[in-house]
Amino acid sequence: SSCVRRGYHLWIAAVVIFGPLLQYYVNPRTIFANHRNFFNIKFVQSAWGWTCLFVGGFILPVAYCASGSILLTLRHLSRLAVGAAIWFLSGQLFILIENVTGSCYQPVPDGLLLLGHLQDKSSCVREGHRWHGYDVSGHAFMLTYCCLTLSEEMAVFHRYLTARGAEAGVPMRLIFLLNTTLLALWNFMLFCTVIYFHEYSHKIVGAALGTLCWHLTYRYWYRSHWSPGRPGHGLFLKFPEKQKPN
Ligand SMILES: CCCCCCCCCCCCCCCC(=O)SCCNC(=O)CCNC(=O)[C@H](O)C(C)(C)COP(=O)(O)OP(=O)(O)OC[C@H]1O[C@@H](n2cnc3c(N)ncnc32)[C@H](O)[C@@H]1OP(=O)(O)O
Repeated sequence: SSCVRRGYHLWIAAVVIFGPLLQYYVNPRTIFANHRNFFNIKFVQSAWGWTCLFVGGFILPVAYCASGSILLTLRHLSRLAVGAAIWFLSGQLFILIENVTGSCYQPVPDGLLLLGHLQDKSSCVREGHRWHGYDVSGHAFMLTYCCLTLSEEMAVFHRYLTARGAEAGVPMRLIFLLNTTLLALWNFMLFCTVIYFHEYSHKIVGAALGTLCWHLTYRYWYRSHWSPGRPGHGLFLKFPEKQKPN
């Protein structure tokens, strides 16, 4: 599971870079090409909420059962609060980028009328006009960050089983299965995003920023002492990642 975790960002990059080529081979009239489809409305548009729920439901029992410490468990859960801040701040950044790079237009018979007095997307759209700016794909960003977060957090399960020295109970296996299912759904919805939506560069930039946020947290900040710590950190002291019990 650690080699999957280590290379998973390369898989995500390949999906986003080469996935759009699939648009020439798939049915363009599928329900998944419709932005009102059930999975987009009920899941992706609350993607971080669902990821928090499932990953939190995984971290809580693993961290508390392995350490018995409420504080250490909360410290591991605080990675979800960091992700919530990343979700919120990224949304604000993408709105800023779209406003700074855009202009407000009104279609007229012989072209487009530029409405210079409307300086941001919300006031432009509110008055019934069209805003054209650089619209970074929030879906590509969010789905990339959620996939990478799930892969990092779930990789701990292997060490949890080793430390336990026995099969996981039914509830734990169910929680792991739910997280695996959510990861599969996020992968599928990311494929739909890269095949059916957005301009190419908008998806690339969104996924690249999602990967950067994952790298800066899981591969950099979480390795430092003053941080929520990496998944599994301080939980399986009897079985450090290198050592395998005979
Ligand atoms: C030390 C002690 C500490 C203790 C510490 C304890 C901690 C204890 C735990 C804490 C835990 C924290 C708990 C926080 C809990 C929350 O954070 S709750 C927050 C929940 N909120 C969310 O999850 C929202 C996530 N979703 C979003 O932000 C947005 O929907 C998204 C995903 C970014 C997408 O936004 P968007 O503007 O639609 O994105 P965009 O990609 O530009 O889409 C453009 C169009 O393409 C369409 N499209 C793109 N891809 C697709 C697709 N695949 N299918 C269909 N349509 C698509 C879109 O639907 C959209 O069309 P319209 O709907 O606009 O017509």
